[in-house]
This record gives sequence, C-alpha cells and structure tokens, in this order.
Amino acid sequence: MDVLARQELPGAETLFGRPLTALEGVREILASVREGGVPALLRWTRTLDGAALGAEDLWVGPEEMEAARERVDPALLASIRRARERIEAFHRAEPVPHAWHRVDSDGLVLGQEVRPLRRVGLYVPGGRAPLFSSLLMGAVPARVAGVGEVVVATPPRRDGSVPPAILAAAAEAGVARVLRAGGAQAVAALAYGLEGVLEPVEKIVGPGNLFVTLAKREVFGQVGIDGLPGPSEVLVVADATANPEWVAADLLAQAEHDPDASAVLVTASEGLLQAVEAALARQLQRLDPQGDGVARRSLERWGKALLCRDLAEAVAWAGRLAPEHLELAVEDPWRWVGRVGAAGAIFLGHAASEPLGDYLAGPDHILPTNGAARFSSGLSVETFLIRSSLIGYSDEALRRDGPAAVRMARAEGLEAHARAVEIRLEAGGPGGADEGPAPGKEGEA
Ligand SMILES: NC(=O)c1ccc[n+]([C@@H]2O[C@H](COP(=O)([O-])OP(=O)(O)OC[C@H]3O[C@@H](n4cnc5c(N)ncnc54)[C@H](O)[C@@H]3O)[C@@H](O)[C@H]2O)c1
Ligand SMILES: N[C@H](CO)Cc1c[nH]c[nH+]1
Ligand SMILES: [Zn+2]
Repeated sequence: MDVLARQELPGAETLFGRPLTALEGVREILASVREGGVPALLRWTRTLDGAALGAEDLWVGPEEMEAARERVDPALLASIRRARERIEAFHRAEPVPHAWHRVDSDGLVLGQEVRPLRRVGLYVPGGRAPLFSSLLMGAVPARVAGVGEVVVATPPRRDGSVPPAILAAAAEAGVARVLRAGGAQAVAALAYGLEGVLEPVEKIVGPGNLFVTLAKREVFGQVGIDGLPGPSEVLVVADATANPEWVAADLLAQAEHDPDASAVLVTASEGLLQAVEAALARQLQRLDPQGDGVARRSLERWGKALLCRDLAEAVAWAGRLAPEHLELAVEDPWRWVGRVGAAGAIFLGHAASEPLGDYLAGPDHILPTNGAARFSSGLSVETFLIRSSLIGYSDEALRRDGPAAVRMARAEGLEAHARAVEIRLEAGGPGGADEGPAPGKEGEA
C-alpha cells in the first residue's frame, strides 16, 4: 500500500491543480472537508464521483430505503435476507467478552465492563461495484454487538442515486441512514463530523480502495478504525488434484475487484501451473473481450504464479504473504491448515470457492489485506465492543498492595504517584478518619 501511496497520482493536475501522490491527495481531501464541511464534501463528490448534489440531497432516509426494498428483484431480496441470517448466525456463535468482576477474600474488586460503541461509521464501497454484501458484513455484527447507531457512507452514482440493492440491504440490516459520499471525503465526514448534519462517529469500519484505506489510516487516533481492509487478495495453494478451470475462475473473481487487487497461485505441480495459465487466458478472453478490463489490469500488475518444491514450501509461502483469502485447493486441506502462518480467511478444499465466503457462507468478508493478517483479523462482534477495567480497593487490600505501589512510584521518580497512595495508607484507608498527613510523616520522601 505504501508503494502505491507514494506514487504520483494519475490525473492529480486536473483534480488538485498540481502533481501529488495518492497520500498527499488524500490528506488534501481530508483537510478540506475538516475545514470546509458540507460545501467541501459536495465539491469533492462532484469532482470525484460526478454527482452534483445539494446539501438537501446528502442523506437517504428510511422511506427511500423501504421503497428500495420494493424495487429490487424479490429473488435477490430473498438472497440478501438469507445472507443476513447466515452472517448473523455466525456472529452470534462467536465467543465475545462479557462484563465480569470478582471480589477477593481481602475485598479487592477486579473485573471488566464491556459495552458496545455508541456510533459507528460503515464505509460501503461503490466506486466500481455496489458492494451491498459489504454493508451486511459491517452492519450485522455491529447490530449483534448492540451498537447504538450505524451511519453508512457510500459513493453516489453520477445521477446522485444510491443503488437500490445497497438501500435494501441497509433496510434489512436495520441501518437508519445512508450518507451519499464516498472515498476520502466520506471518511473525513465520518471522522470529523459535519456541522449541524453529522456528529463524528467513534469508529469507522468497512473496506475500500486505496484512497479509502489511506484516509482511514490518516484519521486513526481521531476515531477508531477496524483495520485496513483494502484492495482484495486471493492466494490459491493448489496440488495436482485441483481443477485448473476452477482455480483460474477463483483468481479472476478477486482480480475483477480492482486494478490494485492481487491474485496469486502457489503450487508444486508444474502441470497444474501451466493448465491454470491456459485456463486463465481462455476465461479472461470471455470475461474481457475488449482487453481493457479491471481483472486483466490487476493480473498484469499483481498476478503471480509460483512453483515450489513441494506443498509444505507452498503453504509456508502462503503464510509469509499473509493474504486476505487463502484457498487450500488440495486433496487433504486439514493436513495443512495448522501450518498456515497467517491469512484473513482460509477456504478448505476444491468446492470452497472464495466468492461463497464473499456472500453468504457466514464468516465476515471484511478482512485484513496487504500482509496485515500477520497481526490483525477480520471484522467480528468484538470490533464493536470496548472494555473498561474495574478496580476497587478495600482497607485491607490497600494495606497489602499500597506499600509496593509507593515503592515502585518512588523508583520511577514519580513522587505525586507515591503520595497519592501513601496519603491513604497514612489515613488508615477509606474507612480511616484522618484526611491529613499522618503525624511525624510530613516531609518524608
Ligand atoms: N478487504 C476487504 O475486506 C474488502 C471487501 C470488499 C471490497 N474490498 C475492496 O474495496 C475496494 C472498492 O473499491 P472501489 O474503487 O470500487 O470503491 P470505493 O467506494 O472504495 O472507492 C470509490 C471512491 O474512491 C475515490 N477515488 C477514486 N479515484 C480517486 C482519485 N484519483 N483521487 C481521490 N479519490 C479517488 C472516489 O471518491 C470514489 O468515491 C476494492 O479495492 C475492493 O477490492 C475489500
Ligand atoms: N472479495 C471481497 C473482499 O475482498 C468482498 C466482496 C464483496 N462482493 C464481492 N466480493
Ligand atoms: Zn469478492
């Protein structure tokens, strides 16, 4: 991501009036919406998405969402509902932290409060394709966690409308309102708020392209973020039992998301590698007869086929690259699962095509990319919860722990810390009568 962020942004002269990198462009957009509010947001929406909206058009409300439910094909609506149910069932089955506390025999109270976030911003990609499935993948676990309000932001089409399938999915998932804004400008609106229109949210979740992902990284600290789920990735580890047509189809499925998406095959079978390359060429011709499609550009830039000595080496490579999606298209996937170092989601066996996970298998499809699976995971109910530690001292527990705390504070050179505890010890604890310094202790260091 950093390589792309630092490259000169094509078209920057027209967009920003001077040459800029993608990261500089994103910073400029964020600053302009932070300072300029709604007019700046509308200006970027016109420039980048071609939609000339007025301030009164910013929101899609519940009525338009309900109407969208009527407009989508009933079979599609039923599929969206089925997907919502499957995603919800998966997230309800997840282990989540619960509030707890315990009281020790000396009266020390220790525990954790757990509460859902109050307001979350959910980015739903819409630049190349209206990813209503990503809306479900963000809004459903938020709801399971008990989040107070989920504000969705998604880029409008050139006529200013939001695709009905996105609105229908929003209605199905219980989302109250949708902001017609995309890209870094939408991230700015969610993070900084829009005066009189939108309060800043506490956390921004959801996937997006390079601009969205860079913007989320920039606003982190001002608000929380779920991670950096950027351009899609698939890495297929395949053995000679894999069907080359199926493997090629799964590589193309992720490549079609974005010219920045990546699709990689790792195998120890030279025969399979050649068969997949031939299948790819054939399928790409059918998918993109003009020869200028997204999948072709993605494969040219980031597509790779690696030939390894054996399957163990192939799996080791997969773990090192830590892809968003790993397919184990091998005879005995369970033999290898435990040896995968890192991956956002692991698909087991020949039938488990990645797009099934994109839509309705159940686990979340908002997953770390760009190697971030080494240290982070996909969206879960826990993404929407915060924990607060609970600490309560009795007189007895204070007498036991206080002297050690005082000693440690003085060793760190923090006299005020030491005195804060000592003053209570001198008074004999919360139950003691004396609020002032103990006789004879004044001036002691
Ligand atoms: N990792 C995951 O979990 C996951 C899940 C779903 C989708 N995705 C990824 O989400 C992405 C969706 O991308 P998309 O582009 O279709 O939609 P998007 O909604 O993420 O981005 C569209 C926005 O990009 C901005 N933009 C476009 N060109 C720009 C420029 N030159 N300068 C500044 N801003 C610009 C515009 O504001 C536009 O509204 C894909 O990369 C896809 O692979 C990832
Ligand atoms: N493959 C994407 C995650 O990288 C998710 C998605 C949504 N719709 C289709 N695919
Ligand atoms: Zn996909």
